[in-house]
Parts: sequence; C-alpha cells; structure tokens
Amino acid sequence: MSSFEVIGGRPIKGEITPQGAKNEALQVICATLLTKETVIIDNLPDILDVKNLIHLVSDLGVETQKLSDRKYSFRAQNINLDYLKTREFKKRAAALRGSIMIMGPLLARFKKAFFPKPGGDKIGRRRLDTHFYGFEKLGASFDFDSEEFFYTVHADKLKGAYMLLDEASVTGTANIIMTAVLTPGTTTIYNAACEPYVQQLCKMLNSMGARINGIGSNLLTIEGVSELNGCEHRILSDIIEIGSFIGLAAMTGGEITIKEANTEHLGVIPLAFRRMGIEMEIRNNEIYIPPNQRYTIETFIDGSIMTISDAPWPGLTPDLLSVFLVVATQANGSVLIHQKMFESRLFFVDKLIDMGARIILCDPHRATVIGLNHETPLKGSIMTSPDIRAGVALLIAALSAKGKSIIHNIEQIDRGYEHIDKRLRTLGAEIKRI
Ligand SMILES: CC(=O)N[C@H]1[C@@H](OP(=O)(O)OP(=O)(O)OC[C@H]2O[C@@H](n3ccc(=O)[nH]c3=O)[C@H](O)[C@@H]2O)O[C@H](CO)[C@@H](O)[C@@H]1O
Ligand SMILES: C=C(OP(=O)(O)O)C(=O)O
Repeated sequence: MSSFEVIGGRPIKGEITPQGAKNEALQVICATLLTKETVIIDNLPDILDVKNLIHLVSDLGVETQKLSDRKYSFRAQNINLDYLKTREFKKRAAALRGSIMIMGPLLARFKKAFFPKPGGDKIGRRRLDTHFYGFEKLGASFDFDSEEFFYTVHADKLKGAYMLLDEASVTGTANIIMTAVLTPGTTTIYNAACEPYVQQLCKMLNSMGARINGIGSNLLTIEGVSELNGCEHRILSDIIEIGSFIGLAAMTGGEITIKEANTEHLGVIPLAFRRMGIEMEIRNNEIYIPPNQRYTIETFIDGSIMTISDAPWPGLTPDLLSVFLVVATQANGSVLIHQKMFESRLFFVDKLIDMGARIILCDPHRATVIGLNHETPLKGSIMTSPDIRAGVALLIAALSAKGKSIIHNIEQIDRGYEHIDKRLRTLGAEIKRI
C-alpha cells in the first residue's frame, strides 16, 4: 500500500492538461470486442483501471499494441471464452467496475457471456439489475449463481425490442447499446443514460457502422447491423479531473489554466462551481481560475441554503460531490451536499472534521458544510483514502491544509488519476509518494 506525503498551504499555479476520461476509456475498450477489425484508441489515460482492463481484454484474446504514449490498437479476432471461467479472470474483473461492460459485446457477438462480481468503488449498493433487464428484453436468458456470485447470459437468437429502463444506469446503458448494435431489428432504449461517456461510445459505434439515433438524449433508437468495422477514436478530456482541478485551485487560492478542457461537454459543472462562488473564465477550450479567491456560496433566490446534489446527466455528476464538499469547507456560507445516488460516499467527512472542517453528517446521503471563510486553515492529518473521489477530496484538503498530511491507500486515487503526484508538482504542489 503506497501513501502520499503532502505539505499543504501552497497555492498551485500554472497550466495543466487533463487526462483522457476514465469512464469513457472503459466503455470504448470494451467496444473493441464488437469487431474482428482493428480499432485504434487515442488519449487513453495511464491509470490503473485502464491498465487492468487492457490486460483483461488481452487475456481474453484481443491483440493489443501500444502505438505511442496514449494510443493503442485492439484487434478482437480470436476470443477465448473459456478464459471467462478462470480464477485469473475473476481476479481481474474484480479490480474495476468498468469490466462489466465486456458482457454486452460478448453477448452480441457470441450469444453468451459470464461475469463475476465486478469491482470499483465501495460506495454503497451497486446493483446490476438494469444491465440484465436490458439483455433479457433483447431475448437473452439470465442466471445468477449466488454461491459463486457469477452472472451468466446466453441466447439462441437476439431480437431488437423496446425497453424502458428502471434507472438511467451509465454502464447498464452502455452494455445494452453494445448488444443492440449487433442485434437484428430495432431497439429503443428509453430512460437511457446520456453522460458524455455514453455519447462518445455511440459516436464511436456509429463510426464503426452502427446505426444509433438520439445520441445525447434519453431516448436511443438502434437499428441492428450484421457486423461492425474498425475505426479510430479519440477520448475526450476527463470532466471529473477538470472539476477536481477547479476545486484544488479554489481551495489553495491558486491560479491555473486548464487546457483542452472540453468546455462544450461540462454540462452544469461550471454552474455548480459558480454557485459555490468560484470564479472562472471559460475561453475557447480553456478554463482560467483566478488566484486568491474568497468565495461566497450563493443562497437560493428565496434565501434558503444552497443544495448541491447529483442527478443523471445532464444533472450534476455524483463523482464530483466529494470535491464540492471539500471546497465548501473554506467557503463563506453554508451548503447542503446531497449525494442521492450512492449510500456510503460521504463517510470520509470524519477525516475533514478531524482537520478542523465544520461539517454535520445528517445521514449517509447528506452533509451540511459551514464554511470557514479562509479564516482558519485545515490542519494536516494522517488519513486513508476510502474511494477514488473521496481520496482526491482528501488530497485537496491536504494540499490546502497547514502542515504535513499523510494519505494512505492511494491506489484508490491511482485508479482514476494519472501520475497525479508528478503532475501536481509541476503546479508547485509539495507532494511525494512514499
Ligand atoms: C465505470 C463507470 O462508468 N462508473 C460510473 C458509472 O457507474 P455505474 O454505471 O456503476 O453507475 P449507475 O449509473 O448504474 O448507478 C449509479 C448509482 O446511482 C443510482 N441511480 C442511477 C440512475 C438513476 O436514475 N437513479 C439512481 O438512483 C444507482 O442505483 C446506483 O446506486 O456511473 C456512476 C453514476 O454516474 C458513476 O458514479 C461512476 O463513476
Ligand atoms: C465511482 C467511480 O468509479 P467506478 O464506477 O469505476 O467505481 C468514480 O469514477 O467516481
């Protein structure tokens, strides 16, 4: 288990370019299983989850080749489905959440797929019902071995269908889309997730010859085709990393420019930071955060306390709520952070309270933060990163705090943030891996 040692209290300064998006990368790597032809993916982030998934698909038989720093080619000509029954596969699949998205392509191409319990953040119940509801609607049978925790789907024949999803699951929608593109007939998915990751997946699939309409909305219509060809795809910048950098700059009083910031794809993220009182200038494809901000959280028009809460896209992504929460600890004013989707993602506030933050955890989903208005800095502390986004929130807290902090279990952060220590050092942060 590695740790970060951080000396806080130094404003960050400079320019930074975000990595490619983790959640898009996981979708499009799985999509390479849909064709025998070569797919080239550019801007893949060099993070643990992506490395693990590339390893997994290679073990499954996909020929993978690193073409340059962030560019890989994938060729899924000879797939060995027996690998899905091995102990090695169970271990690899359990290392990340996104691995579940190999099921849709395998079902589409080979009419069967198996999967053990996927990994990912331990942030509350993470059900998979929507995935299997969709597969069943397309004609697959589904079995669950509760002793072995093993999911199986198989079909003699798949057929396009109408479906109304019970929830707009991101990986669930991606899985169903990837089955439907090779399923004869018309599939209509209503209440589909439409996060930028899903939009990007659909665009990539259309460039491979799929026929998907309604991209960017919650109503997708897919005309199945008999086969897909190869393509070249470039991953967008990671909007969660962009939000994390905005939060870090605000908390440390720093001045940064975020290059290649995907400004058209940020949805309500800039608005939510502005509601926290954080100023930013969006210029062309860059975001500039001015220095020394003493931000004041807005109230609602009627004067009531601001709530920052998550919702499926185009609502605010749940993956940034931990960052909003930590940023609020130094604001002028109060905010209610309401994490609606996940049940165990706010418990890390105990660590912020130890550092001097004023937070009341109302229940597992809601925390009220009363800002310190930059009058008293947080104090350095020793802590353990419970999940990827809480980990980054603790890192932001440590970089803004007075004195030294140690953050353990940083593998959680490495799952989704590329060489974060090295990149933050270029902005003047005092952080080292120990
Ligand atoms: C690898 C990957 O891409 N992971 C992302 C993906 O996870 P993942 O696809 O696993 O998450 P889902 O979208 O399935 O669901 C997330 C949580 O929200 C709940 N839910 C979801 C939709 C809805 O309309 N109502 C509702 O309550 C679900 O029950 C679940 O607890 O999407 C999540 C939600 O954006 C993100 O946090 C994860 O980073
Ligand atoms: C919850 C997250 O990831 P995963 O779904 O991969 O666990 C996240 O990226 O914040």
